[in-house]
Amino acid sequence: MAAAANEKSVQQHLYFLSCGEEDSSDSSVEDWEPRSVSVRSPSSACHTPRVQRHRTRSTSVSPAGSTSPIPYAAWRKLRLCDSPSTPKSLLSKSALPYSSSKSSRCQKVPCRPALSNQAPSVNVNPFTPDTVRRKSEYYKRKNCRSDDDDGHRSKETQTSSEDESYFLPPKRPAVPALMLSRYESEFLELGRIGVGEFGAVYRCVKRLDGCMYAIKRLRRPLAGSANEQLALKEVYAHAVLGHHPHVVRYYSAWAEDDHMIIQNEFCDGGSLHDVITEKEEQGEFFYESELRDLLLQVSMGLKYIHAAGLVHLDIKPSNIFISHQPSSSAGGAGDSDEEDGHTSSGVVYKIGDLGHVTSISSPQVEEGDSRFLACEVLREDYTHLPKADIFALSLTVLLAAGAPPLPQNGDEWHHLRQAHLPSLPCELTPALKNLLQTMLDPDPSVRPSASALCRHPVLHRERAGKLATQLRRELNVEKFRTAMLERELQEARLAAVLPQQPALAAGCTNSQTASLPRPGRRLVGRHAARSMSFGGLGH
Ligand SMILES: Nc1ncnc2c1ncn2[C@@H]1O[C@H](COP(=O)(O)OP(=O)(O)OP(=O)(O)O)[C@@H](O)[C@H]1O
Ligand SMILES: [Mg+2]
Repeated sequence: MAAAANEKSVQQHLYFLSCGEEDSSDSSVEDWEPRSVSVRSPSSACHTPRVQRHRTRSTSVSPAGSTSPIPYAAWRKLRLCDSPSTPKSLLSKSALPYSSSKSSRCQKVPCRPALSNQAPSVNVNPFTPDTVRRKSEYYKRKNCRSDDDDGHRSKETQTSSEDESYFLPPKRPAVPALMLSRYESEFLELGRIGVGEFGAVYRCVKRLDGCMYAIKRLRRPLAGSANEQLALKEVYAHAVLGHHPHVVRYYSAWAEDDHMIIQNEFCDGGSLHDVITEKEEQGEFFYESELRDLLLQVSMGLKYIHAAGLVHLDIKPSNIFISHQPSSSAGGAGDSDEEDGHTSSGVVYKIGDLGHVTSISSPQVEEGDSRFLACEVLREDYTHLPKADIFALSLTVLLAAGAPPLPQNGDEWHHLRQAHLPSLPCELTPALKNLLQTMLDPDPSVRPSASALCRHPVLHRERAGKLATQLRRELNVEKFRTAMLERELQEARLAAVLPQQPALAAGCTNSQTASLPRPGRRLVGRHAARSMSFGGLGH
């Protein structure tokens, strides 16, 4: 056992070594080159043209692709983004010395053998629900198999070893991790889960902790300063925001082969856009209770983002991710705080893709998808920026309710911005309809804030119902207590009168004496607890 522990610590030590700053970039050029990921062109992606985004991006793309020189400062900043630190700490870290020369990197990395032969093994995290379940199944089968014949036994052995290598390539001895890219040495890629305008997202297991992550690799190289800023924006926003159950969690970011890589929480339910599309294909839509749940959960995420002085500016179904409970991914749905009482459905909605986030007080607005864009943002009026997120959230919920695809421009586009709701396949209750309409109001100051939405009675209907039942029950208890106290009071009054009656005093029996109040004894509320709270609202 000690030997096993020893082996584990050696293995972990090796993995920590592989996370070092130096090795993360040394072989980066070669590491990404063999990957022939076919990424859709921006025009083929399902996005509307984003005026500013398009402009900034197209001007900054390097014609030379990944071979173009990276500004020293940009490279230095990016390769140090390895933990959820504040930008300030990143800058202080950047004082560390290292080599940034590409030619020297190339010299350090001679011809490497094929990566597939080099990939180190993956640890299995014993605490993920998946592992726990597989283990218990394994032990169940192990118990059964003692009665079985040999043939069966060999089959079982095979299955259990299959279980153990569920994720995984064969275990191998330590590899020259310093020659691998950070991505290759730290993660095992299981597949591509999505392609967006800015890059591709891969589902990966981290070799060290055995947990699943979504790793986003930005498509375009960080060759120009505009691109650098855009790539950093998402990382800065994540790092400042910290953790919230309704915001996709960020773990780390770094640059490799001149591309930004961001390691995020993996959301096993995909995006809201995926779910809406799936439902549509089956002629289904979200029920009203599900819409209210969606609206409430995203409002909680927005409340958190806005309270941090930031705005998202790209709220839409493809940027809202879904986790189902229990989650086997790192920091899954269970890492909730006091607001996470709204997951009775087992679905947790999380706001992701923070590429457009900007500060409320000094905004640098890069417009998101024009289908979700509030009118005032188009007019460059940034005085109510958080309300632009509220506007986009209303349209997001309406799409989940079965609204037809949103217009990108034209009369229909303006019609929606006059708070005219699109036609829906199922009528919503007037209360929810009104709320969604107010969220689309042309005057942003009329739209409710995220914080007001979190408290809104329409979104707390079930909660309000439960509260009423609870209050009724408490009221009954209090009525009963009052009746008891009144009876005791009556008894006490009677007892106080009794000693003054001589006839009774002369002939009183022991039992009657015992019933008289003793000095220092409470007459009223004797049977009631002294420290009783009557405030039932907190339940
Ligand atoms: N954390 C995650 N968990 C699960 N799937 C994810 C995650 N992040 C991204 N994806 C998948 O990858 C797709 C693209 O991701 P993302 O939104 O980050 O990229 P993008 O380039 O900004 O795309 P877009 O322009 O559509 O917003 C998503 O639609 C989703 O299917
Ligand atoms: Mg996105």
